[in-house]
Amino acid sequence: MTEHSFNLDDVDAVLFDLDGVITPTAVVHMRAWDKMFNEFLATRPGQAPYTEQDYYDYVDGKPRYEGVRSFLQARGIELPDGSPEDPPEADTIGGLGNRKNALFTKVLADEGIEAYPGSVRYLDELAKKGTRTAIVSSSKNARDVLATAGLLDRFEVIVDGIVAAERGLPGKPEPDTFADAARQLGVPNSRAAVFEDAISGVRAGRAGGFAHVVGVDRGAGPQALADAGADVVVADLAELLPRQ
Ligand SMILES: O=P(O)(O)OC[C@H]1O[C@@H](O)[C@H](O)[C@@H](O)[C@@H]1O
Repeated sequence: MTEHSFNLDDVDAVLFDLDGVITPTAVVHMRAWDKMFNEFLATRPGQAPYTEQDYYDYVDGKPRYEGVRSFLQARGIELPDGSPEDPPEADTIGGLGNRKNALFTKVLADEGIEAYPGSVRYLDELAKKGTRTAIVSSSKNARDVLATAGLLDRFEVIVDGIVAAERGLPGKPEPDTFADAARQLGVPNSRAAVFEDAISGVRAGRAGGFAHVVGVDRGAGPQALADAGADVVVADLAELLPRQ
């Protein structure tokens, strides 16, 4: 990877996305979306299959029902909103989101999840330096994922999909969830860095005027992350550790 200018001395806090940045759960989400959307599309004649690119373009990083809505809109499919309480069988935005969530939570419970080793080493480095940390995730499963990976106590603040819904904060690509985490930490946006693997999340970091937006390339592509506003792109957080 190229040399970059990100220096931890420039910031007092790091605001991390979770899925795909700290834990490899982006892949679990991707597979669950793939199965749900492809089974759904199979019932709709004339629709091409849902692809990995569809995930990156319409679903990645967004809150659950916004991901459903965004993809269906791209395919010109109209479904009633229904509600988050809809059963998974319902052909509504709520039902489809919950159908995917049942698949995600089953894999998490059956297989568990381990954090990226480079991310854990980076968290160790931040703890050593006294840099404050928060998780800012669109996912309502963020706390379960962190607990399963044994990392719940590593973050001072967690703004997840549940907190965002309770507070009425708009999801990524809007910057509000990141700004809320910085505010809770008492750190101005100009002294906080955002770490993101999703285009929607990088856009949120850029829109919020944060000190740095670090793009973590787990599949979105370095150019796409840079184009969305990442000022540094790495393939793994270990690249940002000081040279021994
Ligand atoms: O459905 P959940 O667990 O609340 O998660 C919503 C979204 O959370 C994001 O972190 C993931 O990148 C998306 O893939 C996921 O769809």
